Parts: sequence; structure tokens; C-alpha cells
Amino acid sequence: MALDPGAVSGAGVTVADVGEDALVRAVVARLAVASTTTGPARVLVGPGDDAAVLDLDGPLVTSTDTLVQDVDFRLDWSSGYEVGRKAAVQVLADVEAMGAVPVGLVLALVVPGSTPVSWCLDLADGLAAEAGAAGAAVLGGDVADGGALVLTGTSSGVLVGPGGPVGRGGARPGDVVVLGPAGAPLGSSAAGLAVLLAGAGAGAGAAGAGAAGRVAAVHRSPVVDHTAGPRARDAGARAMIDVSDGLVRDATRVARASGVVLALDLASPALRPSADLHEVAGLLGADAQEWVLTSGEEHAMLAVLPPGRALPDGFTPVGQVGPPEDDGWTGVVVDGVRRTDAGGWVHYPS
Ligand SMILES: Nc1ncnc2c1ncn2[C@@H]1O[C@H](COP(=O)(O)OP(=O)(O)OP(=O)(O)O)[C@@H](O)[C@H]1O
Ligand SMILES: Cc1ncc(C[n+]2csc(CCOP(=O)(O)O)c2C)c(N)n1
Ligand SMILES: [Mg+2]
Repeated sequence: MALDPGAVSGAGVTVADVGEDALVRAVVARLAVASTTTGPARVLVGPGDDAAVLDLDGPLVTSTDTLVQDVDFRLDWSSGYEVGRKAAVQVLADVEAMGAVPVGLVLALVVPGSTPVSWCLDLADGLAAEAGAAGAAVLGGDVADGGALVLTGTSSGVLVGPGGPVGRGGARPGDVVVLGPAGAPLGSSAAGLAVLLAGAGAGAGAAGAGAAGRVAAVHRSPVVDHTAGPRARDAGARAMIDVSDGLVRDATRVARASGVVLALDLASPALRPSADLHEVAGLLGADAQEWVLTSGEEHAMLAVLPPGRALPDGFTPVGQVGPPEDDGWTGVVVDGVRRTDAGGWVHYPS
């Protein structure tokens, strides 16, 4: 059915009603407003052609991430706008965790025909808003029919100025482990997920008042600092990762890649559960400290600095780097105890 592009977002109009071309036109029209980059790149060709073209001021850093309906988000928990924001946060965090300044992203979308067009436009708005907050442009995407919503975002960033990328393998004994700023205390996303799973506030936007509502909002709509990664690189970070699968799980990746032990100190203010976490843990019979150590989708930056360096703005110490233990073991130690079970998020859990 050929519809007036202005009518595609009307109530009850689905993707199958308008077809691929009208959907893409409507989405691209939403992005055009936001498709500029303020960072170290110029968009020579944006959405609408076969590919986007960027002129960059330094080495390209690129990463990709997929969100799957009912695995990474639920339509009864989150609006299209929230899913779009979360997709941008997740995919940009990976280039930021290399120390790159984010400049752009593309989004491939599998959309069942029964999806309301208005949901897709909300998604585009959320994506563009978060990309814009990072100074990045939405450069294009793709849509295809399928049985469930699947979003695959691919981000681009630029390493600005001298020095290389900040990988996972650069931590050395004697270094300091630091955690970057986030919009909410560490652990909030897992607490929010637990609230939503418990049904304590089913329905998008209706997670209830108080602590449960606040942590559910963090889970649906994380707030991150998009300059934290590049700031840590400027401050001399020699290893970094974003906390996407849980602090212990992600710190273990740094420890193993670097051949060291990361010793986390629970007395660090950033690792102490917030009052909201304690309250929600009490309600649900959960362990607030465990949420801090295992919460995924936080996207705060965990970085390692040589000793004696000034901390990047907003970062706080959470531990130290030590050599492998006497038996050669590398990994994460929490308050002196080996964490052999990282917890946190993993696909295909055993
Ligand atoms: N299917 C794949 N093909 C090629 N490389 C992959 C594939 N899956 C993962 N990788 C690579 O393995 C590395 C580790 O991936 P992993 O998903 O653990 O980290 P990540 O990208 O930081 O994930 P997260 O989304 O949790 O932040 C990355 O460099 C990633 O590009
Ligand atoms: C419906 C629903 N169930 C569970 C979760 C929790 N969750 C999904 S993926 C992930 C880690 C990052 O994934 P990846 O490593 O793939 O980037 C987490 C913590 C959610 N968000 N929505
Ligand atoms: Mg990552």
C-alpha cells in the first residue's frame, strides 16, 4: 500500500502497511536533523546513499553490538525511544573503551511487519538523541523483515592526538584500577532488571515510585558519560574496558589479557551499594554488593593507570594491579579473595 509519508506514523499503522521504502524514508527523515558530528570527523555522505563517507582526523576505531528482543530488551518494559538510546549507548561504549572519540554509527534493523511504524520512529529518535549527546552522527542503516526485533549497531570513533588505542592487555603490576563516572551508582542496572523481572512495575514507564522505580529507569535508559573513555586515554590509561557484562567479568578480561591480578577493594566508595540498591535488595531478597560486582549494561569505564598519575576527571580508585599469584593464576581478587565465578552476564550460560 502506498501511503503519504506524513501518514506513516499514525496510530495503528504498521511496517507492513507502509512497506520498506516508506519506512526507510521516514526513519532517514528523523535522522537527518541529528546527522552531524561535532568531533574529529566530517560527514561527507550521510544516510540515504549506498554507504556513508567520513573524513577522519585520525585512526578509525570500530565495533559492533546486537540487541535482540526478549534477550536484551522487552517491548512491555521499554519504549522504542529507550531501546534506541540503549543501543547507541552500548555500541558507542565499545569504541570509547578504546579511548576513541565517537563520531558515528549505523544501525541494521530486523523488524517484524506487525511492528507499529511509530515504534521505529521512536527508536530512530532515541538513537539520534544519544548519538547526538556523544557528538556522533547516525550515518545509515538497513531494514529487513524477520520474526523478532533485532538491532545491530556498528560504531566508529577516532583516536585523537598522539598515542595508540587503550586495549585490555596493558595493565602492569603496581598500576591503579579506576572506575569512571556514570549517571547512576554501579549495580543499578542489575537491580532494575531484577525489579522488572519480578514484575514489580510491569509496563513501560510504570516501574513504580521510589527506589524500585529509579533503578528500573536506569536499566531501561542508562545515562553515561561519552567523554570518559577518551579522557582516561588522555590521562595515560594503559588498559580499559566498558562494564557491559559485569564488573568482575569485565575486569577478569583485562586481568587475563594483561597477565595480571586485578584486586578490587570493596571499601572504595564507588563499589559500595547505594541506598537504592540496599532498599531494592531488601525488597527482593537479593544481595546489593553482588549487584555492584556483577551488573551488566552499566557502560561505565574501568581503566588502569600507571601509579602516581592524576586521575581523569570523575574517575575514582577501586583497586590495584598485582602480579600473577604464586601458582600463575591471573584474574580478579575481591577484598583478597579470588573470584573464580565472575557472575554477571553471559550468553549461553552453562
Ligand atoms: N562473531 C564474531 N566475529 C568476530 N569477532 C568477534 C565475534 N564475536 C566477538 N568478537 C570479538 O571478540 C572480542 C570480544 O568480544 P566481547 O563481545 O566479549 O566484547 P565486547 O565487544 O566488549 O562486548 P560487549 O558488547 O559486552 O561490550 C571483540 O573484539 C569482538 O569484536
Ligand atoms: C529482557 C532482558 N533480559 C535480560 C537483560 C540483561 N542483559 C541482556 S544482555 C546483557 C549484557 C550485555 O550484552 P552483550 O554482551 O550482548 O552486549 C544484559 C545484562 C536485558 N537487558 N533484557
Ligand atoms: Mg565492551
